[in-house]
Amino acid sequence: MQRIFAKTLFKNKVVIVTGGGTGIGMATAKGIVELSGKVVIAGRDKARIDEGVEKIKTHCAEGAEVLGLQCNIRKRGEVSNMLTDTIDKFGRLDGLVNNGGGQFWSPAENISPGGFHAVVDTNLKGSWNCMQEAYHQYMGENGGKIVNIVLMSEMGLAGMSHSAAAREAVKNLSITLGAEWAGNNIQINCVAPGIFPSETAVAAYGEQSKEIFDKSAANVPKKRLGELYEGANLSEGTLSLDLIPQILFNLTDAVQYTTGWKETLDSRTKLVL
Ligand SMILES: CCCCCCCCC/C=C/C(=O)SCCNC(=O)CCNC(=O)[C@H](O)C(C)(C)COP(=O)(O)OP(=O)(O)OC[C@H]1O[C@@H](n2cnc3c(N)ncnc32)[C@H](O)[C@@H]1OP(=O)(O)O
Ligand SMILES: NC(=O)C1=CN([C@@H]2O[C@H](COP(=O)(O)OP(=O)(O)OC[C@H]3O[C@@H](n4cnc5c(N)ncnc54)[C@H](OP(=O)(O)O)[C@@H]3O)[C@@H](O)[C@H]2O)C=CC1
Repeated sequence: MQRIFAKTLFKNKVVIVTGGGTGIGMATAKGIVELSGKVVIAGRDKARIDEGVEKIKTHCAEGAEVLGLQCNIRKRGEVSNMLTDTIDKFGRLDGLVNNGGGQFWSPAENISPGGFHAVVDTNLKGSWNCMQEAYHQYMGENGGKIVNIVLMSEMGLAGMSHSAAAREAVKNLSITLGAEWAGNNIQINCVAPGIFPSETAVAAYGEQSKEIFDKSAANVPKKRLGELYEGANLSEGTLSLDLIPQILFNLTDAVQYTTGWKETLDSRTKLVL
């Protein structure tokens, strides 16, 4: 697939992609490596991560530098080790993609206390853990780019009350930390990928999958869902997963300045400082 970016876009850049062993994270990691970046993929299941490392190495040009780490983003100690191991190995950290996360589908009334806690802990606290550790261990001194993968849930998301609440909190956290850390040259953006029937996403919803993904296709103007293949034909309106890496290193500034964040950032940064 002919990518639309220069092959050396991420030369000498190091990016952590949580949940990078599968689905959207894997596609993002491949995009970064194909554009000459070094990538760290992390997840709870080490065997799946090791498999992911091999997939990325096989897929990309030889010499791809990929590090696979076991990390449950809900556990602060494991997140701290993920950052330490990354910096020990590569000596820097340019980007963090908080892709690791997810949820189960359930009517709100049926969600147990443990279920609500697990989903919020994963998506909100997990993203927080990774951002704060990245700040403390590298980005606070050196700057960096953070992309948080969220849901299109600003109008709520029936069946996903726990995850929608957590993701909206992540969006708000991204704005606050974007203002507080602007002075450290850290840019934070969120990407809501729309619906991608990735293998693991489909598996996550079991027999409900067909209904969930078919129904959501009906709500999409193009009447079809995004596909997780190597890049995408932008003219067909499918999200190219290239956008996530690109936002990491280029569009971010444009997004902030076009959305008037500049003024907000300045005013809030002054306030915070
Ligand atoms: C109209 C169209 C619009 C279209 C709109 C379509 C929206 C789709 C878009 C989004 C798609 C995606 O995100 S795709 C991403 C798919 N991938 C994932 O979700 C993977 C990550 N998710 C997970 O690992 C799990 O879901 C999660 C619960 C978050 C964490 O897993 P854990 O192993 O930590 O959880 P466990 O220890 O097993 O359980 C913790 C608690 O959660 C409860 N729990 C776990 N799974 C449960 C389940 N399926 N149903 C009920 N409860 C569950 C358990 O009972 C426990 O509660 P107690 O018993 O009370 O203790
Ligand atoms: N597919 C879709 O339609 C959409 C997906 N998203 C979001 O995009 C992200 C990727 O989803 P997708 O690729 O589709 O599905 P996947 O299930 O493949 O991705 C989830 C990834 O996150 C990892 N993960 C889950 N919980 C943790 C944890 N506690 N610590 C570390 N890693 C964790 C999983 O690895 P492991 O189990 O090994 O930990 C897995 O690799 C998710 O956050 C998802 O919610 C958002 C909107 C739509």
